[in-house]
Amino acid sequence: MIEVHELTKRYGRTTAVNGLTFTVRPGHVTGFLGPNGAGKSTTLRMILGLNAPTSGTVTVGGQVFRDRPRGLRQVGALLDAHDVHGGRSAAAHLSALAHSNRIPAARVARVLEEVGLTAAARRRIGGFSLGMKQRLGIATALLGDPPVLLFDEPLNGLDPEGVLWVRGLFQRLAAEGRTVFVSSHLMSEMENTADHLVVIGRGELIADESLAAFSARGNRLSVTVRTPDAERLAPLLTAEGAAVRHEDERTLSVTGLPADRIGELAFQHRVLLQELATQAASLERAFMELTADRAEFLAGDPR
Ligand SMILES: Nc1ncnc2c1ncn2[C@@H]1O[C@H](COP(=O)(O)OP(=O)(O)OP(=O)(O)O)[C@@H](O)[C@H]1O
Repeated sequence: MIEVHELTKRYGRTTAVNGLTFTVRPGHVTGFLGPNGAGKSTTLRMILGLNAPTSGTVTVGGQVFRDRPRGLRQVGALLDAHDVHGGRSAAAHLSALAHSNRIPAARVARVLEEVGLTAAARRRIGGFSLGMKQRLGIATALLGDPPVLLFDEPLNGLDPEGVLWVRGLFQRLAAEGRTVFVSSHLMSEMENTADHLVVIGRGELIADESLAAFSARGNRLSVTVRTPDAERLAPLLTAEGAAVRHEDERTLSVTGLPADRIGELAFQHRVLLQELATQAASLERAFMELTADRAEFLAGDPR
């Protein structure tokens, strides 16, 4: 478990993190979301003991990480995929880390295989693409087989196949009972990756809830409903408080009611549904709306 309590970090007059309190639990993939400059990297660095908080505390498994020996066995982290010695091979890089962390050498081949870099094990890291460096960073995080894993923007630079692979890997790690904490500034990236979200803006907590609860927030999600009985269904939905727009004679765009309630109503009134889909883009919208006034750097912002 990662426990962040009243955590604050100031750099001169900039408050990067402001009184953050949240808990990241094992057995879940928790997304750490916020616009650029929200304070995600600063928070991750404090969790790892790389930055000292101005005030507040952060513990991993009940202890301050800095005070623990054998770091990679307790917490595996990918903070910056470029932060590796380009002159070394992937295998040499991992072997050195295994040695200094007293991790069995056999883990090196194991994690290289896990991330699909076996064939590139002897190549210089300097020649790696960003996607390959991300894979190496993930291998590094996995090296000590730790119960807690932190990843800062791990999907950057990965191709679609790589993104799918990472999602599967994170879900498996969580299913094994580990704590998986993954940052991103894009809601769309977290949609199919995380099942719980911690959302911050300008260093402050905005939401700490399940992905489902987050997406149901604000009733602003729009649900597309296709039915040959649109004329009959529309007033039923309106009577429940929904706003209904007719896209065409068979398609309704519904806001203010979740898809499962729309399905129930249709079922009760024997209305045939041919499509019932929550618009993925509306999750992104919920995120934008929640974080809009807390975005550090907005497009066109004169600062
Ligand atoms: N070493 C530092 N010195 C001064 N200011 C800093 C330092 N590190 C971060 N900041 C400031 O703290 C704020 C939070 O930055 P941080 O990198 O933690 O945000 P982030 O959410 O990770 O953003 P991004 O998505 O862009 O990576 C920003 O205003 C940033 O400029």
